[in-house]
Amino acid sequence: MTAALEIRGLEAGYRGTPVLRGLDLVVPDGVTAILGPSGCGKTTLLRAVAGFVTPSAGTVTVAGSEVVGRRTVPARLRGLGYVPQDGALFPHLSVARNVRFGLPRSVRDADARVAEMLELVELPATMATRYPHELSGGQQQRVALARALAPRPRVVLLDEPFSSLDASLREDTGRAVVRALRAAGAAAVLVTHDQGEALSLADQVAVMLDGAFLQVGSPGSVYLTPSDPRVASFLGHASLLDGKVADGREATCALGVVPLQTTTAPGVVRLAVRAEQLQIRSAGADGAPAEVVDISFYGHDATVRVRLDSGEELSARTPATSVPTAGDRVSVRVVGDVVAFAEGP
Ligand SMILES: Nc1ncnc2c1ncn2[C@@H]1O[C@H](COP(=O)(O)OP(=O)(O)OP(=O)(O)O)[C@@H](O)[C@H]1O
Repeated sequence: MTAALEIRGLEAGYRGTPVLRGLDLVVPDGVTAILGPSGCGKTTLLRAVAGFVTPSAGTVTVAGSEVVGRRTVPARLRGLGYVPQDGALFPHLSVARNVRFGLPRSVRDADARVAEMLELVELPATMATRYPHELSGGQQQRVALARALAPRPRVVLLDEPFSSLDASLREDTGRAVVRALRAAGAAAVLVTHDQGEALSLADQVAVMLDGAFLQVGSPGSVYLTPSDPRVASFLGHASLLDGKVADGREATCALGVVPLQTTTAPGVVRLAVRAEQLQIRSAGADGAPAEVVDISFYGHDATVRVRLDSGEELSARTPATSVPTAGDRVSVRVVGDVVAFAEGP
């Protein structure tokens, strides 16, 4: 089947400074999240695909038609929808006229299309006559999506569309946006630096660092089987520890002997231990002795940073009801298998 969007060997930069370093990505139907830290090149990628940045090499194909490569198709003819960070609605136009704005003149029943799009993004029809300043942030983002979907694009590009919304609104709006995309049959590329957003909303996650993809896969696979220590520490807030493998299924490290997720060649390794895999227990209990460095309390749980007697620091997630105090002596134990990365020779 033809992919909704295919990117091959894409390179782009600004005034001779490279940003995108030969990216390959196949976007099937559904939502693909581009997840990476600030400045890694996510927006540049979206802008290069959309046609607002000119790539220096590579190809971009939308639903089987090349839009970057032997020839460059103008942005408006690429069959893409674009939802910028702040929605960028026209403040002097009503909701209906904002949505209608993206429609070609050839569309006969524009009013019906506007009504259909508002329904799709789960906004009441009565909002059609309102102006952007009369809407909440979440409603504005839905209007921006309705505007992007109105011409029935094959792919919608969303650049951190929920970043200005508060936490509860972000989750609701994110789900509503994904429902609308699925109902419209549009594939989506969602740029975000929020791993929770990427993992919960996307079908495929592409982890980006320094203008390159480190791993592309399902949310479960990038989280549970990271291909690289940097993916593990960025995605799972995993702590990295030095270790040594003797028999292939176990490693020895400052936490003692830990079981490995996959058989690993004997030698020196980096071990990635996710925060939820570490149990903090009273001093003297089974586990490695450590001291609590600091605590971040989130209400539903807390992240406790501890320093092992080896000097290595780890982050553990603990239930909100059993949070230790900074300076406490504790015991740290690993639950479940640990991912090992072979160290270079
Ligand atoms: N117009 C520009 N001119 C020159 N350099 C730019 C321009 N836009 C972005 N850059 C640089 O390109 C790099 C990638 O920026 P980009 O905005 O693509 O990153 P990002 O991953 O989207 O970051 P964020 O999550 O903070 O939005 C950064 O080093 C940035 O400073």
